[in-house]
Amino acid sequence: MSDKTVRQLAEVVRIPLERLLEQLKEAGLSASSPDDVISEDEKMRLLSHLRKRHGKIEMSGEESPRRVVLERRKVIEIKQTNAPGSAPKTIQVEVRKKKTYIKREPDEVKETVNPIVVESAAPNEAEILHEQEEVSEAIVEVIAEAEQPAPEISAPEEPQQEAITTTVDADVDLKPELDIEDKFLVQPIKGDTKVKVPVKPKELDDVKKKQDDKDRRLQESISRNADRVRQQAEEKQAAAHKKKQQDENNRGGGGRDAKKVKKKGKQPQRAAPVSDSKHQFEMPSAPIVYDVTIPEMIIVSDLAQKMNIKAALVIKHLMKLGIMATINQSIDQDTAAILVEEMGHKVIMQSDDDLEKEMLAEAQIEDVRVALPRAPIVTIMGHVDHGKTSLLDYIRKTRVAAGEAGGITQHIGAYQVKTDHGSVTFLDTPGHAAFTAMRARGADVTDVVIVVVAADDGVMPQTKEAVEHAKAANVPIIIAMNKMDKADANPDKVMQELSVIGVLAEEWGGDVQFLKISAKTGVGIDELIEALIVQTEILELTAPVEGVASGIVIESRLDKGRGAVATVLIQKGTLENGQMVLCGHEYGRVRAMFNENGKPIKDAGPCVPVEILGLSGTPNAGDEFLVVQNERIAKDLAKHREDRKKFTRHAAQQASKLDEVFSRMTTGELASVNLVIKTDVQGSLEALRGSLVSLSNEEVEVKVIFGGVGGINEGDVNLALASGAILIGFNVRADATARRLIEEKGVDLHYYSVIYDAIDEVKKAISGMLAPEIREQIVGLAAVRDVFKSPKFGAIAGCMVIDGFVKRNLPIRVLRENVVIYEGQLESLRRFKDDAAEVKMGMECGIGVKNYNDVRVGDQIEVFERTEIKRVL
Ligand SMILES: Nc1nc2c(ncn2[C@@H]2O[C@H](COP(=O)(O)OP(=O)(O)OP(=O)(O)O)[C@@H](O)[C@H]2O)c(=O)[nH]1
Repeated sequence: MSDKTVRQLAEVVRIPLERLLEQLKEAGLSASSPDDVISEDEKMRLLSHLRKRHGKIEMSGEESPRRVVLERRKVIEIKQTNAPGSAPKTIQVEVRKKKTYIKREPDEVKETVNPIVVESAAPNEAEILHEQEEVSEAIVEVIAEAEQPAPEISAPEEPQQEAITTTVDADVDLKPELDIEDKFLVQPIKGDTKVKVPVKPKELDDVKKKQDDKDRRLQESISRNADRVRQQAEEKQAAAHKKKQQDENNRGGGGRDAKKVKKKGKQPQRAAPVSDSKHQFEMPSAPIVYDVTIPEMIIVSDLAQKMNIKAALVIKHLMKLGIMATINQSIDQDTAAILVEEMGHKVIMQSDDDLEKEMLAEAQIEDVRVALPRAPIVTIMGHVDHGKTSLLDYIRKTRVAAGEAGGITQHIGAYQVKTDHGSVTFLDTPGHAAFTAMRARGADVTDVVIVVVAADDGVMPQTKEAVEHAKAANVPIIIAMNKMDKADANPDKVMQELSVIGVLAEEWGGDVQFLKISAKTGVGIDELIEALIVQTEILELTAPVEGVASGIVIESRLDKGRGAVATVLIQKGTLENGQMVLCGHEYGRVRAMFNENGKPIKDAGPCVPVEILGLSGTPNAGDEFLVVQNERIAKDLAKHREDRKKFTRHAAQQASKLDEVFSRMTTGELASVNLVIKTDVQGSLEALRGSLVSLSNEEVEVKVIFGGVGGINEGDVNLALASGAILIGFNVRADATARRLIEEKGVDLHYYSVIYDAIDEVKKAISGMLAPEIREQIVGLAAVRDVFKSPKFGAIAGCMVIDGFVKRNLPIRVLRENVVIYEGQLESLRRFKDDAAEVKMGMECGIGVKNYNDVRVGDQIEVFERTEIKRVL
């Protein structure tokens, strides 16, 4: 304890300065002015003088008290604000403190370094009086007043450590903390209270060592993980920021959602009013310019997301550009680019092929593999009942390798047979429909087409179609003249009829191999296969055997027990079990592989058809299949293809429009106009074909890819799709399946009923002089279910409207088997007994056709409208 001046002592003992000076004088002490210093010794002398004066005897050392106890009481008021929504509460805390000073003998002092015994510290929990129950968090700090001993007590020498800190804290842990400088251990004693406890030097060393150790470990761990932690923190912050913006966007969407967010946000705000200002939204000081990558087509909402703005804003800007689009609608690349530039961002154009190539570059290295000769892939086509299935079955039966003969024979869409000269792969999907459907999907997988013609029947309509399809695909043909075992077989007649449609046998100076076979007896089938091998040699078919596999999906189905099962035909490389494959927009790891005999196999090379299990879904026939490095690439590509599929409809529509013939010709993009023509009778087909082909000039060639008689079917549409052709229906209509496909793929279809109109229109299209077009739009279709006779209107067709609507005063056509048999006007339209102005789809009605009484059950009545459309070239 330090010496004090007279003035300080007077203040401490709270007596007037003059009186103290007088008392000092009386005691014979030297201090005579307020600033003189009084030593401890002098203080003691003053004390004994005063005691004597008050009649007390001076106590000897033994008599003086060894222990002095000081008690102190302090009431503190604290404000409690943590109860959500309630007013702050005032809590009074009374802290009672008791300090005991003990005078020790010098030898006692030597025994312990810190001789002071803390008898009762303030936190003696009973002494803290909680006057209100709801105290959950309060901090009471009582600072011991070491400087406040009563003046008449001799202060002990060393014990500076009597300072006691009492803390009431809600979240203290009970681990001791070391206060090394003061040689204390801050020990939590119970609940929220901590006491400083003096420690011995040895203990101090131990604790210090432990603490050092702990600090060192912590430091090491921090430096080790600093980067990772920083990165995680940044990611977390970015995610939080993104979420916040999304929330804001949602809130911007208004309505119930916005309210919900608001309501939800209220509670946490109250519970945690303190927030770090760093995490709050800060207004950017300058506009943010984003690099916006625009694919060939982009959905409005995706575009908005790329610019980090609301979709409504994009829609608004599009409106300014004169484009009405909804949030889910896609817009083309050019429009998107204008919009993005207008909004101040940077445009990066990206073509879908670029993206796919970029992605595939990761998946596949450049193909520098050595190509080896491979088996031909063959499709068999021909007219109904001419023996396609019988031929395939015969080859399969006799040619399946001996070891596999006992296997479970199953239809997987393709199979391979081994011959003395090599293998041949047959696509087991007879008929040109499947062939064209595959081609329409871009899969020109067939190397050779075998056209089967029954020698007793000769060339039939579907024989011609098969030839035309093979020619359109630019695939060599082999003619198999079947049923040669029959007595009335006439191969010469077949050869002659085929020569008329441009298929000339080798022996007649042409380049097509004709083989005489019997699928029943097997005669000539070996020769047919040999002819195939010869053809393969001419074609010099090769494929790399090593490396990652790629190929085509032949067919797929969903099997109850095995999930998605797809037959794929490998075109390059070798497929192995367990590899990750991508088929169209499906992907998966090959769980198992089977050959056409249902035998599990581990790998398969080029031209081998295999059934694979493990795909995420069923891909389409004709989809490309390939092995990719990992699931991430497969997934990304699958998603990209799925997205692209949504947009290809638009692109397909651009491919073959009569309106666009001229503009595409002038840009040098188009050198030929391809047409697929279907007519009601053979005569009009020949007339149309001849006239249209003669429209060719030095700039453009008009090609009739296919011409046939009868309604337009799915095969015709697929053919038009595969060859980018325009469909012309002359007095014929498309059936329901074909109509769906036309709509889905956006094929350009034109109906005519006057040959001159068709010729005129194609002529104008290629000369760029298309006049305003009177476009016919079919608005409704009704199926005739019954026919009644009415004395007033003649025959009345009892109909069901199966598409669109039937309206009085509109022109109509009567169709039989999708061929127009009458064109005229509606005479009467009734619902039950009443006249009706309009009858909608799904309703029955009675239709009377003006001047036509030959309407029959099964006919269809087509209702159409004529509108004038200005041509834009
Ligand atoms: N005599 C004889 N009959 C045959 C021959 N090839 C096929 N047939 C018969 O002709 C009929 C039709 O044969 P398919 O193999 O079903 O003909 P397809 O071309 O596959 O017929 P679709 O599948 O309906 O197009 C069957 O009754 C066969 O038995 C043959 O070489 N000789």
